Amino acid sequence: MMGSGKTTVGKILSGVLGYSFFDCDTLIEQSVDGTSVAEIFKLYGEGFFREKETEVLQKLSLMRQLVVSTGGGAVTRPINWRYMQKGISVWLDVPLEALAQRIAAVGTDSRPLLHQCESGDAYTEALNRLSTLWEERGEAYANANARVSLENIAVKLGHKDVSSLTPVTIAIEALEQIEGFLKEEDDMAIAGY
Ligand SMILES: Nc1ncnc2c1ncn2[C@@H]1O[C@H](COP(=O)(O)OP(=O)(O)O)[C@@H](O)[C@H]1O
Ligand SMILES: O=C(O)C1=C[C@@H](OP(=O)(O)O)[C@@H](O)[C@H](O)C1
Ligand SMILES: [Mg+2]
Repeated sequence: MMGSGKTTVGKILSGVLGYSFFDCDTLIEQSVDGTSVAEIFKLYGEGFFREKETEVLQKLSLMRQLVVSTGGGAVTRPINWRYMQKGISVWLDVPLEALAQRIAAVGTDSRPLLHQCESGDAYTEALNRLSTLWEERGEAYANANARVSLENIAVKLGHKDVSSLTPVTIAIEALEQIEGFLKEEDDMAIAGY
């Protein structure tokens, strides 16, 4: 979901793995002459943005040894999964309240789907919009190969809540979940599935 830390954690993972790093939103912006995501939505609409997103994922799916941070909406188009399945997909599962806190702190300028139009409290507005998006697409995130649940990490490490978990801690958990997924794949192959 938006604000879950895909861009932040993805960069850390690429450094640890010695892989290249690509952020889909940045590549989309470059493909539209440096136009920002917010401007793309305003000028050409969400449908155009989604087309560009799929084109970018298709190109990335042909590459090797890279970490890709997608946008939170990449899960909504089945064709995108065809491309994402060329690699290992990781879902950063962050409670909506924590997402809303982060979004309220950084503002919604670069996230047009959360753009604040009312003059109300930024946290409440972000939480309402995120909740609507979650209802529409929450299930789609479960298609990912590995899930990194911040709530589970907090319990495991004895943290009171998820807000004290650093991006590095989350990246380490992502690597553990990826390892678990690869092991399961190996076990299935050995068992003849
Ligand atoms: N573990 C974390 N704890 C606190 N803030 C975080 C954490 N990970 C990311 N952030 C902050 O949350 C915001 C959204 O992170 P970002 O990586 O851009 O998310 P995404 O790419 O999933 O939308 C950024 O301001 C980032 O600095
Ligand atoms: O969830 C979404 O639909 C979107 C997420 C954004 O990326 P982040 O998830 O990196 O914020 C960006 O692609 C666009 O604003 C739409
Ligand atoms: Mg991002």
